[in-house]
Amino acid sequence: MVKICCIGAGYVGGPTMAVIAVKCPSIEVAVVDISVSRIQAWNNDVLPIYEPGLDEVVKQCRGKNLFFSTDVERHVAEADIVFVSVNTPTKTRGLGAGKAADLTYWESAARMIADVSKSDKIVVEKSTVPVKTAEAIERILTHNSKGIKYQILSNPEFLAEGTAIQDLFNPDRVLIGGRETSDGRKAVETLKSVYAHWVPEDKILCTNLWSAELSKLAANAFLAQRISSVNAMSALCEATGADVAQVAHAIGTDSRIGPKFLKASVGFGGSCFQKDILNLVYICECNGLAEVAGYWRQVIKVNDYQKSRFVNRVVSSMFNTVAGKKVAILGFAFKKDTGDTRETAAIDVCKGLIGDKAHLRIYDPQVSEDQIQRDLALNKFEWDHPAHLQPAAGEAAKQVSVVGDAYEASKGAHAVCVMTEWEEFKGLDYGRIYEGMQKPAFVFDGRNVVDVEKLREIGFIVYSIGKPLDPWLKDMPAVA
Ligand SMILES: NC(=O)C1=CN([C@@H]2O[C@H](COP(=O)(O)OP(=O)(O)OC[C@H]3O[C@@H](n4cnc5c(N)ncnc54)[C@H](O)[C@@H]3O)[C@@H](O)[C@H]2O)C=CC1
Ligand SMILES: O=C(O)[C@H]1O[C@H](OP(=O)(O)OP(=O)(O)OC[C@H]2O[C@@H](n3ccc(=O)[nH]c3=O)[C@H](O)[C@@H]2O)[C@H](O)[C@@H](O)[C@@H]1O
Repeated sequence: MVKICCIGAGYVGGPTMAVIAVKCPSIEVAVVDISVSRIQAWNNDVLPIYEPGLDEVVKQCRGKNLFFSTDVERHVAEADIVFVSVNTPTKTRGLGAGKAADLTYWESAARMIADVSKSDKIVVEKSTVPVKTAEAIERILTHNSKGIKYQILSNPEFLAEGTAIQDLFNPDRVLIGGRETSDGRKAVETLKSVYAHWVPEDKILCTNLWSAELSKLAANAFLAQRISSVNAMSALCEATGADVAQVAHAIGTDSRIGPKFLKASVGFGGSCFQKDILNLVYICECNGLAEVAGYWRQVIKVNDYQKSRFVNRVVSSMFNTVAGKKVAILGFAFKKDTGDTRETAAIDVCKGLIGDKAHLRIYDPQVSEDQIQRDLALNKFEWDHPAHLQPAAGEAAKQVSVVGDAYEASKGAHAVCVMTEWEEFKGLDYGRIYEGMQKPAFVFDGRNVVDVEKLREIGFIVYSIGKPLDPWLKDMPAVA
């Protein structure tokens, strides 16, 4: 029986390995992690991450050919194929701080593989890494090899959170990069045969190592660039009276542009877009490509601009101050259908409003109070380390309370800000919400989920990203 071990039981390692296990009953899959609490949760009824469809997949194969364990060394030693899906955060200190990828966790995983291995192995980069990482990993492994042969493959993951299971069941493509030697090609074929259990052959793309590594960074950069492009347009729409949804639809019907990923928002979040683009910027700079670096950096600058533009819009609309005012925050996750808050736009917006002394009442159907308080206390990039190695969160923000539903959040509030596009926010009884709020009552929709006309009829002053401005807001232009 082929044995697979995956180091890192996170958002990628857990779902990816569960799907391999369910699709390949003849393969034994062990997912290992240094975080005891995470492994305990994977072995329990309430999994450590919320992902639609994941529970069923895990239940089908856990204890049969899918195992979650903290016995990292034993499972690595026994495996034929070792996936590495550990954190690759942005460096916070030293050379390349604020841009370069921190490969501490990757390197320690590689050294451990070299220490415990007693048989030849295929080592698969599942984490998103800088181009040429495979070369560094190869050096660590071969310099400590004790005669054992390793083949390094790059097999980046393209799943999106909230749709991870459907993305894994039916991927647009699976990408495998390997050395162009006979051993390298053999290793690629071995990994290909795993995916071939359910992925059509023409969707399994094989490239050289560096193309695979770079394609992952490029894909995320292109996706994020589309959002910054439409968000840049949203600012121009507000200034001119155009409607960003209409503009996005009009350009998206051009088959060369396509309709997906053109939703204007308060800004993209998630653990990867910013980190991967910063990583790309750093690689460009290291290769003397300042113009290329500047081009991609602009994607992040526009994203930051979009978040601060939103905060400024809220404050300027409410007589240029939110000090002492109550603001309901609906949604904290970085997108719907996930409890993940890493780099969510809600963090920057909440910090901006707290900076102006607002009192926030936050509701998200999947994010706990503890998580929200931690997020608001941590410094930039600190969140992207294994949970038990993160700095203890500072004092909980006194101006923040976390509540159990949208009505409680908005009771007595001066304004409501929609930060995540949860379906339930579309169907709320806004008449009831209006009744319970201070007047004038404001709604600032960072996700274009509310029915602007209906809310204006109820009496709200409504701001919706990229939509023609409410007359009230026209008189109070926000300066970013
Ligand atoms: N979250 C996502 O949707 C996607 C993430 N990626 C990439 O996949 C990688 C992992 O991301 P996530 O799963 O989101 O991170 P995560 O933080 O959810 O999981 C990483 C896990 O690795 C564990 N870990 C770290 N060092 C370890 C070691 N030496 N031994 C054993 N376990 C160790 C941590 O405890 C943690 O549980 C990153 O490089 C990310 O850029 C790629 C595609 C999608
Ligand atoms: O490398 C990764 O981590 C993953 O990053 C993204 O997936 P994810 O971050 O989970 O979610 P997305 O659906 O891409 O959304 C990212 C952010 O962009 C925002 N977004 C997305 C689409 C859009 O049109 N507008 C928009 O503002 C979302 O609300 C969210 O905050 C990519 O879509 C995945 O292919 C990739 O594997």
